[in-house]
Amino acid sequence: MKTINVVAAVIVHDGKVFATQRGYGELAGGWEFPGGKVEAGETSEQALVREIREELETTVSVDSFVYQVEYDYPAFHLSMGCYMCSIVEGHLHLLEHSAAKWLGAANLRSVDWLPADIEVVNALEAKGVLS
Ligand SMILES: Nc1nc2c([nH]c(=O)n2[C@H]2C[C@H](O)[C@@H](COP(=O)(O)OP(=O)(O)OP(=O)(O)O)O2)c(=O)[nH]1
Repeated sequence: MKTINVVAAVIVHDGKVFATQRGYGELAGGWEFPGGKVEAGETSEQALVREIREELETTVSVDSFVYQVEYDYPAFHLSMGCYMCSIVEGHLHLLEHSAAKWLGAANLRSVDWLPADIEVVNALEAKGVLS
């Protein structure tokens, strides 16, 4: 099966994490952590900074690794590195997503997360980074 390498940003502010809803494609409507595919020659960090600029017109710093997802979708294997990120500049302007929410511990599971993201949500809960 084909593997796609993706990076995703876990942006936490005041105990809440920034979640976005996919606006296009096969998984449209599902909620995710913003990010995208790593391109040839890029490090994970470079890919993440580029993707967040492209999707949200915002510059982030990549602070630490949180979780590695290995998930089999019917058509491909997803290998997704998730990193804690902080906003350096910008206002998370939605250029590609259809909606966004800041989710805390109480409503973390109130959105329809993409199937691969459930384990990231579990890891965030276990780490106790949300309030
Ligand atoms: N960004 C992101 N993608 C995720 C998450 N969970 C998950 O299953 N995915 C899947 C959806 C897509 O199949 C893939 C990400 O690819 P993408 O389409 O966003 O990548 P890209 O921005 O480079 O897009 P494109 O140019 O190929 O359209 O990973 C997540 O939390 N964040």
